[in-house]
Amino acid sequence: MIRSLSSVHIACCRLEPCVSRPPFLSRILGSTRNYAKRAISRTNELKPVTFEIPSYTSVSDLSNMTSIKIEKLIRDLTKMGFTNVTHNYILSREYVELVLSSYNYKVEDQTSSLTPETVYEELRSSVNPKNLKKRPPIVTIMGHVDHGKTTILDYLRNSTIVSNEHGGITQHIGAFQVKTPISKRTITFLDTPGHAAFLKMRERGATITDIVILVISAEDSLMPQTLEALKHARNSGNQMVVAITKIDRFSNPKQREAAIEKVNLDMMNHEIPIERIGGDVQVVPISARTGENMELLEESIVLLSDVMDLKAESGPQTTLEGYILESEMKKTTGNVSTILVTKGELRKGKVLICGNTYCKVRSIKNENGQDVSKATPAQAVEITGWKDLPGAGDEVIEAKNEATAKKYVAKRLAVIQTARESENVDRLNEQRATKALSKLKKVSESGEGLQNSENDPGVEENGPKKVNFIVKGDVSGSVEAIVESIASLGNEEVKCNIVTASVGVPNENDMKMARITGSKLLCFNLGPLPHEIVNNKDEIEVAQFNVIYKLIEDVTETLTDNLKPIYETKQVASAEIRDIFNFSVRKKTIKIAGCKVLSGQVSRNATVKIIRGADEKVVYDGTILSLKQGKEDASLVKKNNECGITFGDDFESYEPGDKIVVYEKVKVPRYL
Ligand SMILES: Nc1nc2c(ncn2[C@@H]2O[C@H](COP(=O)(O)OP(=O)(O)OP(=O)(O)O)[C@@H](O)[C@H]2O)c(=O)[nH]1
Repeated sequence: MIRSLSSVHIACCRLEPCVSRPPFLSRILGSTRNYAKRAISRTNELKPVTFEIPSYTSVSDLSNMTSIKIEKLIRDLTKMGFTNVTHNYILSREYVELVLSSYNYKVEDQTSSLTPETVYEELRSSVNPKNLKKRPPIVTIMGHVDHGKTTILDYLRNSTIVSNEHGGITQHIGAFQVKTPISKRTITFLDTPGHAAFLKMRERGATITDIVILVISAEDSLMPQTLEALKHARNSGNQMVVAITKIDRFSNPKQREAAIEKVNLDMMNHEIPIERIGGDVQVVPISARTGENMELLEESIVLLSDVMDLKAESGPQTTLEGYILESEMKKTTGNVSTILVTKGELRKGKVLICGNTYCKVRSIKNENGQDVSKATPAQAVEITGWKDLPGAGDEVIEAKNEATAKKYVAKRLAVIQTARESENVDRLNEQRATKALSKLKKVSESGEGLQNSENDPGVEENGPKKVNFIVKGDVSGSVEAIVESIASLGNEEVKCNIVTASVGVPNENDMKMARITGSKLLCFNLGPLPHEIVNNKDEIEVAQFNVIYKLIEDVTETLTDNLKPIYETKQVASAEIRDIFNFSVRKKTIKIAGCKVLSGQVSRNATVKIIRGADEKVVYDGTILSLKQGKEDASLVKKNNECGITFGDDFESYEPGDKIVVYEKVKVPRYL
């Protein structure tokens, strides 16, 4: 696509959802757009772009590519809204394209609007209303701890989960279907946990459900987690049925009625639109222990689902969609997950994608552990065949075949890496800006001149020095293991900073990123690397490993090398000034200290201190300028010999009796 004025605008709008940006960057995009628009409207003659636009470009590289003077470029970028721009400020391709547009370049659209969430969108099949069929409602039971969620599910499944469960707390999201006793209709129940620690999982449960059964104990009425569940149900737009539980605890009918009335009043106080006040929320008092009114509860759900007119496309031709409810690695079967089908028909041999992994479905089991040939919308089944474990709550979509799945997973990984790189670049620009500002502040306070300090991208003014690494590995498992092992290495002075971590042989982008950020490339299990990577012209350090602990050792060593050196002084010789001689050289009188070496060997250019008196006051700290034995220049004078010494910095204020201590600075080994 060739950009014109309107297409620039479209592209800009498209850019924003791509990666999450700090607000200041969004502001920049806004003003860059306007600037680009103004520039383009000035003339219609567009220049061709004769160079490749890399993913990331420094301002000085852009200046070289375009022959626009760097000062002008910095000035114009600042006008556009970029702040603290310097020659090494990094621009992502999308910004470079916008900047080029503002200089009347004809920019081919190279940027991508894909996000990790939208990569698989094009795999979806469009809805065909003819294929829509009625489907069972998906129901979640929510409520306060111990109000009876598991007992209801237990009753419905007619199993003994309550008595088997450790501590009586449901620890996972399971799912099962029941046939209602009267209308013989199917309902899918998601078994969501009731403990506060599993709030996160419960949120997931709520988003894929149609109906929430809000469980309220007749003994306790509304409790904190009841209100929380209510909030979630409202936020996710679920329909609701209230089950007032444990009514069998009240043998006295009057007390029972009073308890139910209290729950009703409390619900009205919390603005729950129950039927009694003209709302649509049905309230069913039940006992899951005796089974009283349980049929009524089930039929209330069926009634509500009919009103909701729940439908989904099914059939083998429809692209399958669904959600992962839970996922685990089993010793016997490998990676196993429970999938809730929301569209299409799940069958053995189908290929599914989820997150960064995919699956060729090897087996399908229902909630009773029986093999089944297929699963249809609103049915949850356990499947095997995943390459890696998919994440609970993640969306699943069908791919035509394994090759398509691999292609799309690779595409997603690339999008994630680009987003990460972009975030890192933003962070780096910000770090540099902060550093430059604090440097400026210090300079203005001290009145000294500003020195260039921009060759040290990893250093921060405050906090530990960040040493940058880019991790490349053979498979995602090893990359994750490496990141986990090295991410926390360092101490309060120096810290490991992983700029990016991804699978595969380093590519042009990685090298560019390493150059910009001064990173060392850590390659794991990648086999022999191409010559142009190992002997790259930018002198990027590329280290290769096939044993993780060697890699960890190397990172530790690199971090150690970055610790500030500490030196110890070590005395190597001593001498005493015995006499002072004056010599005239070209009408100038110079002093020579006549000394005797007391210990060690005194050498020319040695570092010395001159110490005076009993309190050992240091009167000079510098170097020996000349060393003579007799009239001859000497490079070394040994113990018990006499010699003549002059000192650096024209120091001549010594006195007979002063001690000369010859010393060396020895680097102290440092460890993390
Ligand atoms: N009498 C009576 N006891 C009930 C009823 N429902 C639940 N209980 C009891 O109340 C206790 C808690 O019930 P659970 O079903 O585990 O409650 P929960 O809400 O699933 O609890 P968490 O999983 O911890 O959130 C158990 O001892 C149940 O036997 C009921 O209708 N009548």
